[in-house]
Amino acid sequence: MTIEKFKWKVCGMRAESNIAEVLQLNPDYMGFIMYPPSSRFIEREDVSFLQEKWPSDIQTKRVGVFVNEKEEIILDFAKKYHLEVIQLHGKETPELCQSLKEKGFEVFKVFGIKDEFNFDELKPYESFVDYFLFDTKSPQHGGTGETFDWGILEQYNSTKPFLLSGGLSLENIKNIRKLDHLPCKGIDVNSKFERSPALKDVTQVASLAEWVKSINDK
Ligand SMILES: O=C(O)c1ccccc1N[C@@H]1O[C@H](COP(=O)(O)O)[C@@H](O)[C@H]1O
Repeated sequence: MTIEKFKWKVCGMRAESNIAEVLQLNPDYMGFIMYPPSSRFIEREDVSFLQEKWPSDIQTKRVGVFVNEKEEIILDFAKKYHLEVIQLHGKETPELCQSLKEKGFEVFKVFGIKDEFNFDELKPYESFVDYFLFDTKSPQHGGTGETFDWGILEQYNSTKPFLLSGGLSLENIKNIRKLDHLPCKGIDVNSKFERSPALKDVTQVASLAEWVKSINDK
């Protein structure tokens, strides 16, 4: 029997040297914001690392984060930047998830949670996503550093694994054990691990890598 590893994703990367340093820590996923209004939007001049210099011996998968983007644009970015995973952070349809899945991408569909959430909304997506990802609902769609009340996840009524995000920090992830009875299979970190938008604090990310290792070694 294979025991599934608890996964971790570092999102909102941009600078080449910072990407290289974080990659040394072997996150399962690294995310790049492909949503122009975000302060972490990946600029064209920053992406050569993603294109030609991505180390061939690294397991980390490249995730493109999109918000209400047209499929043709997603496919264009995916091709250009060698994305393996598409994270859909807006009001995307199950049909778009299906189409991307059929093209061979891993798909993360994000749902924002504020005070309440109707988990029945997830049903039409279940067959076409690899993970649901729960984030804090916001007009910016993500990257706010704000947490939501994880107690709402007690109403989760699916067996599909999910990832948790929204203001995760070295402090609050300690409480994640409270979700052990749910199929929470990993975390996605972003602004609480930053020195400035898109620039990750490598010392903090290294502490996170240690924490994930401790979970997986148990
Ligand atoms: O990071 C952004 O700027 C961003 C913009 C638009 C959609 C998603 C974005 N990031 C994602 O937001 C969550 C949570 O981030 P945080 O920890 O609260 O800062 C994370 O999944 C990022 O992938």
